[in-house]
Amino acid sequence: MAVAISIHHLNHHFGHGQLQKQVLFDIELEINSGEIVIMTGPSGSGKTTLLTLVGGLRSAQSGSLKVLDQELYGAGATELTLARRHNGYIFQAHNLHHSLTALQNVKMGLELHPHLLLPDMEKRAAAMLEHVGLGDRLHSYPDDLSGGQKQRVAIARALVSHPKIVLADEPTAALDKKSGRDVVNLMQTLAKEQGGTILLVTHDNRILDIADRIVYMEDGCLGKNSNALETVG
Ligand SMILES: Nc1ncnc2c1ncn2[C@@H]1O[C@H](COP(=O)(O)OP(=O)(O)OP(=O)(O)O)[C@@H](O)[C@H]1O
Repeated sequence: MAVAISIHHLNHHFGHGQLQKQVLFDIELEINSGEIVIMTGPSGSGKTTLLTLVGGLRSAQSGSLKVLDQELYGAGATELTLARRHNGYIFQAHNLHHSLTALQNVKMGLELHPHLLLPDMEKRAAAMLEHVGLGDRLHSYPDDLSGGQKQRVAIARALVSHPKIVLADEPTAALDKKSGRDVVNLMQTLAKEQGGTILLVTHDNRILDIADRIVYMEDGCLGKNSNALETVG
């Protein structure tokens, strides 16, 4: 099976000189194409830092970090920007643009794909919103949507470009049990339909069953069994 994400000997530090602090230690992780991996662990253990490195949102400082066969260690700003085009990002609901409608927010997920003409973007964005059950809320603003609906808009925006890699950070944090379950089911279905790979950070034990594998981060180290298949559910 093809490997989508391959991480070896990855360390990460914040700050400089005496204030330098190491937050990731010798991370080893391989994720196959189409796999759904959940990363759990205590607050401050380094999960978001690792997710943002994989997403090309910060630069790798050492070791090797390959995403879709592209080495991101040593990659320049342009290469990182290009690498980000393969990714869909789902964070907590608040990162929708409040002055834009649901449709306009989802359309933004296609703006890095300039080969599409505007009417095609509109059509794809509307179809995606229909797919997540919001066909009747295309022109609603985020403030007029519930937490679960906002998160479904965020999922539609992340997945509208059919990204090969989906990175999600606490996607259910602001949601009640049913809405949380709905959004992860949706992510799982869409990612499987599109053949995408998901790396999802969560503290939410209620959604662990969607994972093909769970890895555990503690004090900047990934659990030794992180490469062993640990099937749940
Ligand atoms: N930009 C930054 N500058 C300095 N230190 C940072 C920065 N971002 C994170 N850290 C530190 O790195 C460590 C890991 O943080 P990170 O956000 O990756 O943890 P986390 O496991 O995602 O936590 P949480 O579950 O609370 O989101 C923490 O000690 C945090 O304070």
